[in-house]
Amino acid sequence: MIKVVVTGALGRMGSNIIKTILQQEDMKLVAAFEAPNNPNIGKDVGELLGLGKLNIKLESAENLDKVLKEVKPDVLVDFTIAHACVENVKIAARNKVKLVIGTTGFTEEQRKEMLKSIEENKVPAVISENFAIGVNIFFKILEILAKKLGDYDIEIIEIHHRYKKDAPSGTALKAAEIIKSNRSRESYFIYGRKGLVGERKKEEIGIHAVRCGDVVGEHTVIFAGDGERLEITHKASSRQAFVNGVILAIRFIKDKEEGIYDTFDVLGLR
Ligand SMILES: NC(=O)C1=CN([C@@H]2O[C@H](COP(=O)(O)OP(=O)(O)OC[C@H]3O[C@@H](n4cnc5c(N)ncnc54)[C@H](O)[C@@H]3O)[C@@H](O)[C@H]2O)C=CC1
Ligand SMILES: O=C(O)C1=N[C@H](C(=O)O)C[C@H](O)C1
Repeated sequence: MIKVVVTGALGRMGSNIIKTILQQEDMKLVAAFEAPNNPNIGKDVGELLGLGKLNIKLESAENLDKVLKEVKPDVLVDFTIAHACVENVKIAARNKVKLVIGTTGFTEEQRKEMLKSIEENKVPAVISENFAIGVNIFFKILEILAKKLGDYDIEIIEIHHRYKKDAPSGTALKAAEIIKSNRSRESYFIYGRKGLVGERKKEEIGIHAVRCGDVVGEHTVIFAGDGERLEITHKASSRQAFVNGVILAIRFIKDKEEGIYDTFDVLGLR
């Protein structure tokens, strides 16, 4: 039985991850954490999620270290917010808990700090901007398109729900990095355009973030040449697409001793 804890338990992702963990025969939820100021701390997690009593009370992230020592989980899954994720990861890594990290929006400093604690404590971690299987295939296709159409004008457009806090999305940034490293010409990123920006440069990769309604997540990359345009789009219509990848990542990481992995490793796409 894989003992799992979830940080960000009442969030859009965390709540769905918990529901799905509870349906797995080989997994057991042993604790769930929320931000210290959450008014539901101390209440039963099952009742909070409309699942009936689970006898697991929602813990404050302030008690993460203490509770991890008590429940000794195999894996911690974090879908919170960048600054909170870094702190949660540092505590989990010190406690030798394996990690599945889906949070996005890290600054360079935050990412470095998080990776340092994972490496110093020699714990294994899956870190991915997008756990959906389709998005990872989309990334693989981008590797090919960037090689074949590297001379075309490339623009990335992402659309997400009105509650998303970080922009551009982690997925859009990852797509941009994949294109940049597979394109034969030098590239740099332009975030939106405004004012008298002049003619488009061949080196530009445009990145545009749209926030509206309840869109779960949509990413389009445009490759435009003279007389033609190729567009590739991934649309997530349910968060279950991400959650399914998270479940695979939990099973993948439980057998690893150390190292940093992503969803290409989990899905065998490397
Ligand atoms: N990698 C992937 O496949 C995906 C990544 N995400 C990312 O996951 C993150 C969360 O997304 P959502 O669930 O939509 O956000 P959300 O805002 O619904 O959930 C985040 C939860 O974390 C809680 N939280 C804040 N600080 C905390 C702390 N110190 N300890 C424990 N919990 C804490 C919040 O109270 C909130 O309930 C975002 O960064 C988002 O971009 C979202 C969907 C898929
Ligand atoms: O916040 C979200 O909702 C999502 N965030 C991830 C990202 O930033 O790429 C993945 C997905 O698109 C949903």
